[in-house]
Amino acid sequence: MTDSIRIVGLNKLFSSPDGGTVAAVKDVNLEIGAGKLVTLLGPSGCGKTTLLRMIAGFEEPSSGDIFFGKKRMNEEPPNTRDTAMVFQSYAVFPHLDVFENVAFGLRLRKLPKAEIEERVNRVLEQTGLSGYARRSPNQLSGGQQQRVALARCIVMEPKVLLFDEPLSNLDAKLREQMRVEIRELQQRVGITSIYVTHDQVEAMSISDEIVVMNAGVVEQLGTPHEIYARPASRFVADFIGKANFVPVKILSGDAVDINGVRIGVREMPDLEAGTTVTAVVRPEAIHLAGDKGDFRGTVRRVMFLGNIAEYLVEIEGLGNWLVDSPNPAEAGLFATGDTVFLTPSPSSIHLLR
Ligand SMILES: Nc1ncnc2c1ncn2[C@@H]1O[C@H](COP(=O)(O)OP(=O)(O)OP(=O)(O)O)[C@@H](O)[C@H]1O
Repeated sequence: MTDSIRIVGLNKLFSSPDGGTVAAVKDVNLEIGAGKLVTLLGPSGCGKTTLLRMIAGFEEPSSGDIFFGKKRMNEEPPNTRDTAMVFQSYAVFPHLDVFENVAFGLRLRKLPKAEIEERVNRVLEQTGLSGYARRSPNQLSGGQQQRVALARCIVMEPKVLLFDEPLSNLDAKLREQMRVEIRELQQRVGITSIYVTHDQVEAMSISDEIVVMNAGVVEQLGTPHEIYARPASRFVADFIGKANFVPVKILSGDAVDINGVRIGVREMPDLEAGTTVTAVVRPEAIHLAGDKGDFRGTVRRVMFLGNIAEYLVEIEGLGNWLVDSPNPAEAGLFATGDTVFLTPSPSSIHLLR
């Protein structure tokens, strides 16, 4: 049976070479439901690996508690926590074939031969490796080797699966394919999983929930949609996707003033009229036209990316805005120097407190 995970007031201090201390993880509180896949996402050094290693038992917390289900795990050594970790290096045994790689942990546990055979074959089937059972790892592609590493974890039927940037050694196309596979497999086997990455698209595509971390602190926990549409901070808005940050004045009646133009907003936080706050306006939520719109600007840069055109538009009094226009092959492109008109969609303006 898989377990839920609860993390309460978790801290990790390391001593630094200059004699001081580094707070790698600061007062982290998290609840991860049984069977969910939650991603720890953040820039290099934000503490995600340290948090994962504390959950696995490789690192001891300075303070705080880790529970699997109702059981406190702090004093539990890694080998009895019933977790399995998929690393970025494939960690397969080169001298054993695929079947024996997957069977390895079960043989150590001295399970009956017939049970080993049955479990290994089932997992090879689940990971699409049935046809490769007798191949040696050096006859496999990087993606297939990573599948062997994953199969070796799943066959042990751990309570918790941990992924430490498992796809970072693969090329872009294969990474995309593997993240779909990992997600489908995780949902099929239903093991509570924690996945570490610094790749926001990867996090968005595989997670039930994302934990955005910055300098040891959890900035926001939410579904991919919540984090994108309602970022809790400027850091989150900037880290997940692209964003324009626009100073706005709150008006009465669910509207804001942007540079003298009244724009309706979908969600108005509890703020007094007259207050100035920062709004997040996503580039794809701005309509660009040649004749009319809310703001007049001048195209300063054009990038044709196939599915979208990405523009940098200078608006008088508001600075440069990023604007993504869909289907440019059909719609045609504006050129550098063109005068354009921008209309942000009211439903996509998110106000930061
Ligand atoms: N053993 C250690 N001793 C001292 N400082 C450490 C140790 N391990 C990590 N740190 C520091 O703790 C902070 C968090 O590191 P951590 O490896 O958890 O970050 P990360 O988000 O996983 O980064 P990356 O994506 O680069 O792996 C960093 O400032 C790092 O330098």
